[in-house]
Amino acid sequence: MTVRIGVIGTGMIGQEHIRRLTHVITGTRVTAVFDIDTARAEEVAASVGARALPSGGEVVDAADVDAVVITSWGPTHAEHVLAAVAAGKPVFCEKPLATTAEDCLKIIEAETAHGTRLVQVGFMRRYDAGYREMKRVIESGAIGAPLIVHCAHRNASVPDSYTSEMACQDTAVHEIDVLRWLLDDEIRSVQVLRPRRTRNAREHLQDPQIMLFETAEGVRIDLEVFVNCRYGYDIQCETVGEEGLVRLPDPAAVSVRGAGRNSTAVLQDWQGRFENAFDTEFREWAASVAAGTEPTGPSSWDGYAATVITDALVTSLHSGETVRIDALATRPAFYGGAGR
Ligand SMILES: NC(=O)c1ccc[n+]([C@@H]2O[C@H](COP(=O)([O-])OP(=O)(O)OC[C@H]3O[C@@H](n4cnc5c(N)ncnc54)[C@H](O)[C@@H]3O)[C@@H](O)[C@H]2O)c1
Ligand SMILES: O[C@H]1[C@H](O)[C@@H](O)[C@H](O)[C@@H](O)[C@H]1O
Repeated sequence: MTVRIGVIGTGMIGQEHIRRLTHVITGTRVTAVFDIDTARAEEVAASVGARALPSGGEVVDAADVDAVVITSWGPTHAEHVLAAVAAGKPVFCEKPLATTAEDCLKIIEAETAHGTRLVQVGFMRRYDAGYREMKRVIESGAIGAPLIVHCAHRNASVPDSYTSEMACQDTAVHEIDVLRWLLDDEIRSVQVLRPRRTRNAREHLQDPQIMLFETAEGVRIDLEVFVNCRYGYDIQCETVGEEGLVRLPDPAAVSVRGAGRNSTAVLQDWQGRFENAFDTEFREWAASVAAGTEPTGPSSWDGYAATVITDALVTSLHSGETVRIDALATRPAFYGGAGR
């Protein structure tokens, strides 16, 4: 069966996913798109033989759309996700699920009332081979109980429009999701520290930032977010356990000897670093849609948890204080165990 997909939002990552669904994943086809930028939507639609429709609602309701992908701006996600849930269609929504915890809760309520899971959120790190192996090692018991996790999330540079809050909402959000999943544990408190600022950041931007987390099981996590590190795109994660540690591998790269040096290149952007993860994410999601089964990836609850935790980080960024998180204490049975 070919899964026919409608895409809402044909900007940068929307076009990436449309390319992926057209040329990389087998058994999927994009049949309809919508973007408030009509010219862009028409151009993208024409390139894959799809129709550009006049609204998101018409994409959701189209007879030749089996499932919906949402890649518009974050504040517009909730409206489109709620429309897809109301139509009973599976929906893949890029992060964030919604920009307010209140809107995330509305989605949870609508999905729960529907009775089966329809929503998957685009936290692609859960599909990265390195993180998957790390989770397997932790679950095997080979390093004993996890005690401490050290992480770094570095971008070479960011646009001038990037704000200090985005370090929490746009950047650290990936670690928040992947750590909840890796540890099968919930974050209970956060604190943001402000180290000396790099001279390479714009005046308005606190860069780097150090974020500290404590989980319900007492695991302590430190995360360095440094988005003007200059040298490349660098994702590090090391989990220290009672009997050993497990570290995320660097992406495979050849070593080059020449001019008196032995060197390996550092990737420059997230597209290259997580390309395989995005492919696997869509392959598994499309397979669940084709089989008519619930998606197994990040759920609406995970989207809600990420928003609650990034809100707490932003509060701490401004106050410097530790912020407790109590809203995640009672996870609905509908969404299974923590980090699943
Ligand atoms: N998983 C990841 O690592 C990752 C990476 C990049 C972006 N994202 C997420 O993907 C989303 C899109 O990001 P982007 O970089 O492609 O942005 P973008 O600005 O390039 O594209 C967004 C598109 O949405 C369109 N749009 C805005 N409002 C709309 C509406 N109401 N209905 C339909 N279309 C609308 C805009 O015209 C634009 O074409 C964001 O939520 C972002 O956080 C996720
Ligand atoms: O939107 C991007 C993207 O999510 C990247 O994975 C992250 O490294 C960047 O910091 C963020 O701005």
